[in-house]
Amino acid sequence: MKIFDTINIREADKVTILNQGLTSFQLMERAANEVFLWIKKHRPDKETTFHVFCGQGNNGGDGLVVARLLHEANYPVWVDIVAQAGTPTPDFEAALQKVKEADMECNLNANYTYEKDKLVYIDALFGTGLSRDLHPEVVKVIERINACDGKVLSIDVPSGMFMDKTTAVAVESHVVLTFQFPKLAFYLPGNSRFINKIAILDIGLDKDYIANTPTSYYLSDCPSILHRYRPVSRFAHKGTQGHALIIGGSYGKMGAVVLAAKAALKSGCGLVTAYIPKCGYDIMQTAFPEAMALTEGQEHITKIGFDMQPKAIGIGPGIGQHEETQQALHDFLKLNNTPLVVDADALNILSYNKEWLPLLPENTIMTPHPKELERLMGSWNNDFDRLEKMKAFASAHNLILVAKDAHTMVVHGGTVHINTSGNAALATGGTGDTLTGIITGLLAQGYNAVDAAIFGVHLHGLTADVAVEHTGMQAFTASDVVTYMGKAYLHIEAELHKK
Ligand SMILES: NC(=O)C1=CN([C@@H]2O[C@H](COP(=O)(O)OP(=O)(O)OC[C@H]3O[C@@H](n4cnc5c(N)ncnc54)[C@H](OP(=O)(O)O)[C@@H]3O)[C@@H](O)[C@H]2O)[C@@H](O)CC1
Ligand SMILES: [K+]
Repeated sequence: MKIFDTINIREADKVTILNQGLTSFQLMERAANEVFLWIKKHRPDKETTFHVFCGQGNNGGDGLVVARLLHEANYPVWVDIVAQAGTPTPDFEAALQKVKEADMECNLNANYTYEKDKLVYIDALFGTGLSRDLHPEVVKVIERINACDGKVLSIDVPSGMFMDKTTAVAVESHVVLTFQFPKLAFYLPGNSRFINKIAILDIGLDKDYIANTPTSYYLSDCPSILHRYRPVSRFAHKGTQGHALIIGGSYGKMGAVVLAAKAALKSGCGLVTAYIPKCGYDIMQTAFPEAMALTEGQEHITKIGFDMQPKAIGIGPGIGQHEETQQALHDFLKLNNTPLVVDADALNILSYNKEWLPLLPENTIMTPHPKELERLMGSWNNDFDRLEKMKAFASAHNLILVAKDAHTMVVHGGTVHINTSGNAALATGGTGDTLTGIITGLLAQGYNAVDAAIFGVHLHGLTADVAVEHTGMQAFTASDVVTYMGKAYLHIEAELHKK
């Protein structure tokens, strides 16, 4: 799914108004009606009290239309228009006129009573038009909303959130009901406290404009990753499903390579070989009898050489940073042309030896967590700067960066794919190793590198989504990624058959 910036969203509005013969106020009413329908579906009882906070731009106009529709549907509604939140736009004025005609009063400044759990704040102060810091009076209103004990629904964006720069104060929203497109700012780590759930409402913007307008940002949700999925052929056998090689492990860190190897096999590849130091031989053969094991070095890897031809290689889990291992990595990179995934200490070794980066085959996939990312490409000033730096780094080295975070981002060339699957249960040791295994396993099956990264990240997150119902958040471990891979695939199959 495409993510558009504010300029493209405005353009989509204009094209829609022109092509569908609408007025801009009709489009506002259409958008607000979608919000109303969402609310009616989720709050069908008429005992909920809605307190709507409106600015005076078009976001405030949306708020007024929603307030009127709720009032007409016999919900108790209170409306506050905040004078310091924008200058009245014509569509805001039109919405206000209709509110008055419906005999609704605004800014009553009165106390209302409501039952526990029956208060919903609707946040319509600012939308995508916020362009400068908030007036202190608006900050006060936002603080009041954030301190309330009701649920908060934000129309289009949590008010106060900038679309293109760092946000200091904004509404902490329970659900953002956003129009047509997900917004980039929603998925940035620094904005996580303002966002809980996001519902994307289709307001019928021009389909051709959306399809034909390029963007650098995409959301990888379940429907949009399906075209990257390659179901297993009826004629598959272990020879056709690909052979993955996982290189890693050192004394005390064998679990990482066991997890990666298991995840690679569970991702669907036919064969997995683990290349490990001798101290890990018994561990690997016992913990994971399905894998073949090649050993070298006693407690860490000192040389990397093999006379097999894997379809893909994952290197790094548990490998450590011993000097001999560093040299082994360098010598291996000089000779290797096989599609590659680089993770963990192999990434750290590369960070200390950036002159080795040109040795990586084109479209090598790197899977850094935030600290590893910083070591690789240097620090960043804010989330937007981080995005630019990631795009520049991936382009400069012809790499695919999988920047792990709550919303993992897959960056290649100037394009960023933001993942939506997964949850906080994944914040536990070893899950990164399983991601390396999954992506390597997909590469071995013949997925191209971009698909392997995007689909692999999604599948990895999905294991946690399907598992937590059974494991709970706290008890989920990296082994559960492996255990629930089958359920995650079944979920994807079910989505595929829905189409
Ligand atoms: N296709 C869609 O998605 C549709 C979108 N729609 C809705 O339109 C919303 C965008 O509306 P919008 O452009 O009027 O901007 P909004 O966010 O209401 O801000 C209001 C104005 O305030 C001003 N201003 C800026 N910063 C300020 C500040 N700190 N303190 C004070 N004032 C400040 C600034 O005007 P300025 O003063 O700069 O001229 C700004 O324009 C969008 O989020 C969605 O809800 C639907 O109606 C239809 C379909
Ligand atoms: K808003």
